[in-house]
Amino acid sequence: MRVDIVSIFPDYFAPLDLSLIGKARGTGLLDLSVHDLRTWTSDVHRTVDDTPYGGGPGMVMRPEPWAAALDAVASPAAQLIVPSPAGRPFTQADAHELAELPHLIFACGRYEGIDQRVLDEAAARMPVREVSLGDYVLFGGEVAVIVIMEAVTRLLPGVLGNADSLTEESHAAGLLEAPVYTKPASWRDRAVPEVLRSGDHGRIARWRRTESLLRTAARRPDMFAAYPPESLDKFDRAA
Ligand SMILES: Nc1ncccc1[N+](=O)[O-]
Repeated sequence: MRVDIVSIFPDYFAPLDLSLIGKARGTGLLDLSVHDLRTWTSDVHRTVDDTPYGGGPGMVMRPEPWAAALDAVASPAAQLIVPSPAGRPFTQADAHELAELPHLIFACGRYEGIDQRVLDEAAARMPVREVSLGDYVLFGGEVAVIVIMEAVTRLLPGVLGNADSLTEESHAAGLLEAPVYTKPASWRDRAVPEVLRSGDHGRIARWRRTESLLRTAARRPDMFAAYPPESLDKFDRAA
């Protein structure tokens, strides 16, 4: 997978040199390039923003540098991802979709955002997705891109040593993950649930599913409501 990130703060992406993403870059699973938007400015002050038409606070990112940057990094297979508080909620399903794509371009907006014409013009030649990570406002898109890059890269074949962990995790099956335990069996007078030490894999699987359902019902009624009803007939605490 090829990824191009365009930002006025390219140094924000140093974390993408670390850990499993850094390893994916080293092994060629991920071809990641980070670009400074100011590369595509032409004035001596390397200006990327200006005052908003219609007035209002803050500054808006000018179209010309963005258009030149997108022209420079685009490819016929590219899709443009723009993190924004005004975007559609980003979900695990989106992460799976993006992980299948050959080329992602991330545009990191700052200030009050990017001139809308940049997204409209880009949409005439490639798919454009404005995505939101949550109902809060960050300084810009950079941190959101790091989050999305983690969510997507870990799904790439060969990045996670144990691909099995992708099936059990929260949101994989539309439920939250069951609680996890490790040694010691008793710690500060708190014992690990006996079923998990029973060796009875059927009971363990049922216990985990029940805990997932209970946890989802308690913490994410929205997810629980969307969970296929036919799956609930197995809802049984007879673990
Ligand atoms: N919430 C956000 N705030 C600023 C930029 C991007 C954002 N997001 O969620 O992708």
